[in-house]
Amino acid sequence: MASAMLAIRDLTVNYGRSVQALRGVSLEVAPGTVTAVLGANGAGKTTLLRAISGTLGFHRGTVDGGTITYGDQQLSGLQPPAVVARGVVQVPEGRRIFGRLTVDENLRAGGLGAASRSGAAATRERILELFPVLAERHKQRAGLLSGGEQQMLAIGRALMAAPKVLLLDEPTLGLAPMMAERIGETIAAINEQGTSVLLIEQNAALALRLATNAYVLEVGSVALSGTSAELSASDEVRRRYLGVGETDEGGPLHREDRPKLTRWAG
Ligand SMILES: Nc1ncnc2c1ncn2[C@@H]1O[C@H](COP(=O)(O)OP(=O)(O)OP(=O)(O)O)[C@@H](O)[C@H]1O
Repeated sequence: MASAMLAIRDLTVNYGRSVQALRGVSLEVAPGTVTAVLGANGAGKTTLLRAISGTLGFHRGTVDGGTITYGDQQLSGLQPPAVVARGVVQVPEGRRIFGRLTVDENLRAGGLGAASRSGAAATRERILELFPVLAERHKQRAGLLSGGEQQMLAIGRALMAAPKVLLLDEPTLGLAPMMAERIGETIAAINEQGTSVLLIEQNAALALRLATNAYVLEVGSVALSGTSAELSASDEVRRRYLGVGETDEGGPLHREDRPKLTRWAG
């Protein structure tokens, strides 16, 4: 199946009666692109990924409105293995690898839910090429890897399911800048090989460099969206997410020339 569009429309998610984590969120991941989601702590970024991957129920959350579709397939309401089988795979938050298992065993576990297991050996080879350090340490217990290497393994394990869309939740969190950069390069390589990526990232500069389009979530709603170039040029994004002060020469374009961003009310 050729890559399709992942589309979220008017998504509303609650945790019990008291927490409305997402309110009418709409966004799209166009085929073959990296799409980034930025936002402060608590904005709802992780909740969005949980809703897509079908794991919301593990956290006592519920989808109470809207749709999640991949191509012509409805994802909302599916159990996590069914979402994986349709080609949409999440790298879990906090790089949850199996610490007592070896690198190889972790990778094999990632292939269990794949839609097709026929290409598993070739997929494993491709992953080990992407992450040479995993090839070097394939017999080692995963718990002995560094934080960055564990993140690579978590991504590698997700790739074993041969995703069409990869969902990444803060892959560079807590990593040294050089390691974060390496992870960024790997995400670009994965994308170049044909996998679409929905990237949640606190490192907005890195995310906007990798992504074609980006969305900013604020308290459960999409506040801004546009191409990465448009968002990178926005005073608000520069001030709040890129840590750049607003000056006359600060932006790449004069104010009147700056591209228009789509801004949602409420
Ligand atoms: N299991 C849960 N039960 C109740 N409330 C939750 C649960 N998980 C998240 N929330 C709440 O839902 C809102 C959105 O949280 P979410 O973790 O999706 O945000 P986030 O943008 O990913 O933030 P962070 O970067 O801090 O992880 C927050 O108000 C959070 O406190």
